[in-house]
Amino acid sequence: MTDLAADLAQAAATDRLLLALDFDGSLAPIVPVPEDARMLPELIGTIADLSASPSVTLVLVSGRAGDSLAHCAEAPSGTRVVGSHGAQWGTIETEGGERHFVSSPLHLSETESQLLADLTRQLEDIAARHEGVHVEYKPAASVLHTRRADSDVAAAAEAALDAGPATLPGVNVLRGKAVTELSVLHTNKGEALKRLIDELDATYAIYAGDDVTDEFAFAALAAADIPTMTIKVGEGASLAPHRVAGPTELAEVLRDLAQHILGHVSQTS
Ligand SMILES: O=P(O)(O)OC[C@H]1O[C@H](O[C@H]2O[C@H](CO)[C@@H](O)[C@H](O)[C@H]2O)[C@H](O)[C@@H](O)[C@@H]1O
Repeated sequence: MTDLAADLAQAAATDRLLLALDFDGSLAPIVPVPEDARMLPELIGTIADLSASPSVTLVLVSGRAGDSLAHCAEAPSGTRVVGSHGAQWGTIETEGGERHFVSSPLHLSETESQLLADLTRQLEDIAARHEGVHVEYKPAASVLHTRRADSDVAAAAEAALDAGPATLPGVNVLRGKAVTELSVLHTNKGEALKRLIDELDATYAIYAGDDVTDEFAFAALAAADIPTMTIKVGEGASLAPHRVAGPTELAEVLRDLAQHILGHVSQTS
């Protein structure tokens, strides 16, 4: 374990800080219906303060599709978003009080489109046969959700997925909390973090996340050639040296970071 306070102080003093944050389970508590997820209220002001800091680039790096993230995440207009596990790149923009995801459209080849149609049909068939299981649709993936199913039904649905659509050639299988995503693109959060560090010429990078797919990001930052800080949110094995119990505790860490940055600015100005 490294010292969290020392790492926060170092991050706050850097010139170009990449602050990359996962959404579900990290900024927003896990809920049964994905579209009901919302950022913790106490985070809204902190996220706005951090995103207004000249030395900080805030990026939400999520498994969610960009439009779903824009709907659920009360982030300031202009916030950068990497959605669909690195397949979508854009920003959240607010217009007429509504948040939208703005990006160039995702292009799929004919083969990828056909594969997406095939795997989606098979997932819909599995959902129809398993009570409480549903499908979420993304531009390059479809997702089987089992959170609302009894555990034996969930296990049977997952087994059907493993024996069926997960075996289709070209499918990228991403497992998370009561969710399995089948994507036709081979992206992950680790590749996204590497690209962000390069694009921003970041001098320090922070990433916080709660799920198995966040381990790609933790691994990428562990191998980066700049100082980094990674925070696992909640329980489970992780590569991240820091850990907090849940979104409430992550909100406290981010509030401390914002205070460090404000303090550093007032000392240097
Ligand atoms: O990378 P994230 O921002 O953490 O997104 C991961 C997945 O989040 C959503 O599913 C998870 O949260 C739901 C709402 O709390 C919950 O019902 C579900 O069981 C969780 O797996 C989202 O629906 C997925 O598309 C994301 O990949």
